[in-house]
This record gives sequence, C-alpha cells and structure tokens, in this order.
Amino acid sequence: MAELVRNPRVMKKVQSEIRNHVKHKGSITFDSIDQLPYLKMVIKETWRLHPVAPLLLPREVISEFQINGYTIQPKTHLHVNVWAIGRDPDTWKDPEIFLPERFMDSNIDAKGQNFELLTFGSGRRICPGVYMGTSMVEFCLANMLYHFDWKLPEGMSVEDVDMEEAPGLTDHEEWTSSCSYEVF
Ligand code: HEM
Repeated sequence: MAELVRNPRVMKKVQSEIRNHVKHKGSITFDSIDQLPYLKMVIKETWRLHPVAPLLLPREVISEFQINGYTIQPKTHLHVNVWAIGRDPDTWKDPEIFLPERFMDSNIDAKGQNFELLTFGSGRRICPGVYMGTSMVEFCLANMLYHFDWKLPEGMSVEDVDMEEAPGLTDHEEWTSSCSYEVF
C-alpha cells in the first residue's frame, strides 16, 4: 500500500484493471485473480523491493564448498540476502524504481525457481505456505483496491512517506504510515 500511495500512476492502473474486470462480475472471486496480470506484477515488484523475510531463514553448511575464492567450512551459518538480490543492479535495471512493468513478458515468479526473486525462499526449506500466502495477498489487495480509493492525509505529499525499514526477521516499516480512504 505504501508503494502504491507513493506511485499514483501504478495505483490508478492497477485499480482500473481490477474495476474493469470486476464490473462485469459484481465481486472478486479467487478465480478472477488469474485475470488480473497487472495486480500480480505489482505484488512481485513489492516483494522484490520489500521481501517479507529479507535474510530468509539461516542455513548450516553440511559439507565444505568453495564460492568466489572462499572456502566455506561445515557448520558455518549462511544467510541469503534476498533484500540485496532484489536491488542488485547487475540483475535489475534501475533497481530502486518501483516499476511493476518490469515483470511484463517475464517468466520470473516467486515460487523458488528464479533466484532473482526469493520471496518464499527455495529448496528443501522453501515456505510451505507459498500458494496460500500468494493467494491471500492477491485476494486481500485486490479487494482493498477494488472497494476503496486510498489517499495520503491532508497536507502530506508523496515525498513525505517514510520508507525507512526496521531491522528484524521480517521486513516492516520503521514508522507506520497512515492513509485515508473513501469507499469507491
Ligand atoms: C506472503 C506470505 C508468506 C511469505 C512471504 C513467506 C515467506 C517465507 C520464507 C521466506 C520462509 C523461509 C524459507 C527459506 O528460508 O528458504 C518461510 C518459511 C516458512 N513458512 Fe512462510 N511465508 C508466507 C506465508 C506462509 C503461510 C501462509 C504459511 C502457513 C500456512 C507459512 C509457513 C511457513 C513455514 C512452516 C516455514 C518454515 C519452513 C521450514 O523451515 O522448513 N508461510 N516463509
């Protein structure tokens, strides 16, 4: 929501997609979500910049291996910095810009096969709730955007939105932003 409020162009575009689609149906169902490709791009772009678990869960090395000239010993604890991967300029063009369109005509998803986008981790310890989590986020966001128009409080501009992130196992904003909303 913070990225959408900061990017009114994207907010308008994703709301238009949802409202144009739902106009004919009356309500958002789980089946309708598959007809909302831009909503899915918005969610992937949010997960790229703001991964829910920025360092995943730690791993312990089982057997010695080499990487980039370093020898990693058994029992070493490893952290995969998904936050940094999502902002790597060798992987993403203009990584600091919130641009859902970068996922257009791209096969990258967050289901553990594309190491550029490890929202749910990967491998044997991948999040078992990947499908439930994705469906919940898609469904809740689609409903919030369908039913309400979201605005910053009176007197606050896009530049005032504080995107500072607090340290921790999960990624969350340092300060809770407030938004006003009107029923559509
Ligand atoms: C958007 C929603 C969610 C996100 C982004 C998310 C993300 C993650 C991540 C990044 C991990 C660590 C994976 C790794 O280190 O490779 C994880 C682990 C886990 N998640 Fe989720 N998760 C979500 C929803 C859920 C839901 C809905 C459930 C259960 C109903 C769930 C259950 C678990 C469990 C049990 C683990 C530990 C798996 C293990 O260590 O073997 N998650 N999740």
